[in-house]
Amino acid sequence: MIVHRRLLQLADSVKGPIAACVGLGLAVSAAYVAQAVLVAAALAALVRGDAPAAVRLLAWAFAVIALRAALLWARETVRVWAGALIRARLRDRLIVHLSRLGPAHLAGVRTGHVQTTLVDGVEGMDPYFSRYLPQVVVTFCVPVALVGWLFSVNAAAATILGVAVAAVLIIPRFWDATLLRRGRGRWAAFAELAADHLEAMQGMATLRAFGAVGTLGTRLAGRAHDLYLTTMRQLRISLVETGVSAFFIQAGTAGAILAATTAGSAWEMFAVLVIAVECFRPVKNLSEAWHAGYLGITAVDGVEDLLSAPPTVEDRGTRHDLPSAPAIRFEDVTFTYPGSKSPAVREVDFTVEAGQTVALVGPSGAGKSTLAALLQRHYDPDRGTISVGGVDVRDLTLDALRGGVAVVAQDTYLFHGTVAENLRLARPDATDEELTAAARLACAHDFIAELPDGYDTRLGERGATLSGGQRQRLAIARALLADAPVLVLDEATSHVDARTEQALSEVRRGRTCLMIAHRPDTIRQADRVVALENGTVLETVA
Ligand SMILES: Nc1ncnc2c1ncn2[C@@H]1O[C@H](COP(=O)(O)OP(=O)(O)OP(=O)(O)O)[C@@H](O)[C@H]1O
Repeated sequence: MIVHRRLLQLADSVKGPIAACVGLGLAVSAAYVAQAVLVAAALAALVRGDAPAAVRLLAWAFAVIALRAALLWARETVRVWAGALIRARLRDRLIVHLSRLGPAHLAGVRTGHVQTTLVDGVEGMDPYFSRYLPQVVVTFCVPVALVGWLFSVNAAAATILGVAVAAVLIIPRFWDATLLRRGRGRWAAFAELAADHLEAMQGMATLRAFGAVGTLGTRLAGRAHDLYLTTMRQLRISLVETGVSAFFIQAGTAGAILAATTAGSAWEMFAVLVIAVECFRPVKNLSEAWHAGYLGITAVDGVEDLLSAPPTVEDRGTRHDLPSAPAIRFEDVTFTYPGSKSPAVREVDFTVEAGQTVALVGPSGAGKSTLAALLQRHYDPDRGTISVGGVDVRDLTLDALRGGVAVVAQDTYLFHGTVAENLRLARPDATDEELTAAARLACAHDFIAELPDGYDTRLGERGATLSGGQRQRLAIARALLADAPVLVLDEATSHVDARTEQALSEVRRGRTCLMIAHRPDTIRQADRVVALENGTVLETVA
């Protein structure tokens, strides 16, 4: 029985559904006990020779059975409802936090780990909260109440049952720490296996190109074996725990029945018999709920890691006002990536005048992307300031800043969905006419119109069914729809054709643009060129 501190904190946001599950769990247990006591009383009446009383009592027992069926149905319905609510709330919380952490967090962790936490971890927590935790409460309340009541019927049987119940509830606690540790080991092995599988799928083309599919297969087999070993280690402890519980349940029941043989009346004996059975029913149910809720307990580390990771930047700004085509100023900016020894950019100082385009050029690793990331506040500089329209970016709310900066990245991310859905990411309320107008300006309308279902054509994951140039023109249309005053443009080195070139100059019009440029043609279109080397500005050319 593990009641984890962090899981209890998480339960705080779903108190209502959990309380409903506890209430119905107690009601179901009460119905079992009532039925057992009625049957015991009916049997005692039969022994006394009071048949009418026995019939009456059995009729009540049948009514309780019907009531219990209704309660069980209600409990299952509430469990499913509570489970869905718990999963939705937990995922919302994790996704909101993940979006606060931003790409900086994902750069330092394996995507597969995060995905496993979000999918399997949250799935596993549903039974922990909707089944296991309510059953823990029932398991503590019902046997204690029954033993307490049994003292008024037969003190010797009550004492024996009390000792057995205490043993079943307390002794397995000595293994909890080991069980939790092994559970964490199992979760780590599970998350590694899931992350490797995700990477294998994402990198299948590369693996095949280098003939490395077999090597990866061996690695995955090793991971699967690790998972098997950690599962068996955890299972061994669980089995010992189950064995100890079973021993005390049998011993307690047998002892109570032996004590009942000295009972003075038939009622006393039947009462001891049924209470001995009902005392341990919640314990057995807890053992079943444990297996359902175990994944949630083991996943808590992944959830904890995610929720306790501090956002790379604080959202403390209060300003929302971003003027149209604002000037962008980098003043003495120095920044070192977390964990790096030397700065990625050092004392960088330059201005992109209002409505102008500055091309950032320089060799690979010079710091171009880092400056673009700093402008969007994926990180904050260690020294110096970056301002947009005269406002320090730290004084703007993150929503205002990110809503004011549109990005056309070199590797545009398109989601599995229709062309229209992908475009509307930038502006969900855009009309069809606005969509078409943006696509026309971005020189994307013609190829979209030729797709089998036009704007309703489903794109493969990451836009796999489109060419690089087409993907980038869709990204440009998306930026046009976003209508942000600032544009960050990561010029593609490989897929620039004449049409994309035209679209790029269109999207820059009336906006202030920071462009990571590689090709001489694009560099010539910029108003100024800032040449970087080793993180510092080498020269600025007008
Ligand atoms: N997430 C990161 N963590 C640690 N160091 C990083 C990270 N991203 C980039 N760097 C380092 O910062 C330096 C600047 O990298 P940056 O990506 O800004 O260069 P770049 O000029 O955009 O290069 P490219 O043209 O190849 O994209 C490099 O030395 C790089 O290794």
